[in-house]
Amino acid sequence: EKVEITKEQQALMKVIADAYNRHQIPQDVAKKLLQDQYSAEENFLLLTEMATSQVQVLVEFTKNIPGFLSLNHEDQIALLKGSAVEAMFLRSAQVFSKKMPNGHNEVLEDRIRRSGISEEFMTPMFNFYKSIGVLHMVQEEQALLTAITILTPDRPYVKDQQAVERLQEPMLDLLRKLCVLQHPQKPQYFACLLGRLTELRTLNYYHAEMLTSWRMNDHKFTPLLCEIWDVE
Ligand SMILES: CC(C)c1onc(-c2c(Cl)cccc2Cl)c1COc1ccc(-c2ccc3[nH]c(C(=O)O)cc3c2)cc1
Repeated sequence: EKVEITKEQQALMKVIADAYNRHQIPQDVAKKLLQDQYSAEENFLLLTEMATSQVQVLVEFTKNIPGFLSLNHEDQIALLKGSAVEAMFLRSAQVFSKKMPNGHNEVLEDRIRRSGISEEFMTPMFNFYKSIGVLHMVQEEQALLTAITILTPDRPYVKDQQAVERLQEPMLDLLRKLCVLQHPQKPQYFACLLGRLTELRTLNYYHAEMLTSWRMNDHKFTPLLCEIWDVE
């Protein structure tokens, strides 16, 4: 049947896409990826700075999601803590697959590979990056998918799951329509995107292990990361 995006869905899309484009990590922080120190220690510190900057950006983006600030305050925190790693995988995946200035293509991959992460976590992580890259998502899809990830009702400690579902559902409906309109030749595209969200959840477990092994090697995180990841 003919898929139509309603006026209010267009308004929702604009709010989410503008917030996503407005809140990016500062270019001077992003450019640090291109500087040439490559020791494991320096890479870890740089990735820590990127993650801290990314969390700040994520909080600002989340505050722009219609209805988020009217949720119960503890639930707002539970949603941010529960989705931070997944949202950062989604965001860093956009950079991962983006063609960087020549000679810098695998810069993020190289730094992640040389930052004290053990081999067993590299495979699932880079498989995810590749599986996102091949989708060639447009900005609006990336923005909606990030908002949908943040508005996942069954995160730990969320009390009013229905209230979160009521915010997530319109986003899912809008993304479904967008996929049909943007990728008419790929009827399974929407299902594919939702499949990535499932793959993202498994990465949470690998990430928790990564944090533990970093801490065992006495790596330090910033106060913001300690708060969002409940470490130290
Ligand atoms: C604390 C650090 C070591 C860390 O722990 N886990 C992860 C970690 C890891 Cl590796 C993988 C996935 C998720 C996490 Cl959360 C990280 C590093 O996290 C990030 C690394 C890079 C970026 C990032 C995001 C957006 C960007 N834009 C640009 C740009 O050039 O515009 C560069 C860039 C980098 C975000 C998080």
